[in-house]
Amino acid sequence: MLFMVQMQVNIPASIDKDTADALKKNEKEMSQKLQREGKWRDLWRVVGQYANVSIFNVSGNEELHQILSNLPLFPFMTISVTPLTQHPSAIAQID
Ligand SMILES: O=C(O)C[C@H]1C=CC(=O)O1
Repeated sequence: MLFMVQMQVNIPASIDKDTADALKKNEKEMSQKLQREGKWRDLWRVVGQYANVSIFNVSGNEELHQILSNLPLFPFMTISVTPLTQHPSAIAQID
């Protein structure tokens, strides 16, 4: 199943820089592992915001929740999830 996931990152100023840098490094590693596995299919920066729009290709709600809730930045993100299905006029093959 495909999901559009929007993540807004809000790391509080009270988190020290080294901790924030470690969280971002771990988040990057995990997101790149999931991208290589094909589960995190697209990752786009929202221009002008510490936010992204992503497309996940996972088995369903439970797997997506498991992935998102284990992200290192999860405690500091506001996340919205939109399930997707293929548009009847789309010519691209869904994967
Ligand atoms: O920077 C972000 O948008 C948050 C998060 C998503 C992937 C990643 O490496 O960090």
